[in-house]
Amino acid sequence: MTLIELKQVTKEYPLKLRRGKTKKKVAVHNVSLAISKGESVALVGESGSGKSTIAKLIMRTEKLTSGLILWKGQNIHSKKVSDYSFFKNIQLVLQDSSSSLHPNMKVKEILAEPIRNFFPDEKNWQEQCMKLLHLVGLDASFLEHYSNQLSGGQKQRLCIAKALAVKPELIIFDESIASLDGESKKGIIEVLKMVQRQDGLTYLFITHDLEFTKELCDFVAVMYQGEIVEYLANWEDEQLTHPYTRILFSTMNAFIP
Ligand SMILES: Nc1ncnc2c1ncn2[C@@H]1O[C@H](COP(=O)(O)OP(=O)(O)OP(=O)(O)O)[C@@H](O)[C@H]1O
Repeated sequence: MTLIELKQVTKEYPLKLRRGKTKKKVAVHNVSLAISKGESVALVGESGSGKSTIAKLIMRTEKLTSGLILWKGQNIHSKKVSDYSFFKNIQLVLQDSSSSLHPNMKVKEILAEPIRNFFPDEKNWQEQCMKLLHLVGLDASFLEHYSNQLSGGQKQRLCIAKALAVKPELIIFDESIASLDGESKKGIIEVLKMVQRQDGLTYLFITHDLEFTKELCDFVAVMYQGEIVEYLANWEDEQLTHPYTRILFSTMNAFIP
């Protein structure tokens, strides 16, 4: 079943020039992409190629210039899709986790918030918080910590736990795994794989890190100058057709076993 589908999506930003003139910056051009339930898709590409803009368009923080984004066939930019059902279905984990965590909230309050919002009948929310923390490799003692007492990597894991707390169908990770250190990254990859097997979750990873992409993703979409120039369903480098993809994959040694 197709969960989310981008159909000929284009995003232009107006750029102000001198003397009141404006110019259009095309951040994303004519992008089509379909992700089915249970898949893991990576969106890779050089800086400025339009990856985060795709995430913003899916998360409705930016408006489309043209095209359509469908969630199970329904236009997600339509006013008919409430914020509640939208965020119940799709969660975003950003690279800069500290900006999305309230510094004066305790970890248990941060995790309880989505549980209370989306599962108001849940009586054992404290137990749920502990389970989520455990899942992302943090022990129960962290429940009483304030978020500003956590390290960058711990905050990142807390943000992943917060997204998992909602039990969404799709999680978008915008450079949020690549920034973890080696051991944390391995641990989180295992957790995400396990949750995906259990709950049939779907992931979209926006990343520069092809090594972990290889570990976790079924498909790789390569962006270059606002367009998807390559869509790979396996890791055979003979299949690479676009010159940029060949450079990207060779410099990152993605095919070294
Ligand atoms: N609000 C904006 N106004 C004007 N241009 C923008 C705006 N946001 C993004 N852009 C431009 O759109 C293009 C795509 O940006 P985007 O952030 O999507 O790239 P990216 O692939 O995610 O890059 P990175 O990997 O560095 O995060 C860039 O050229 C960027 O400068």
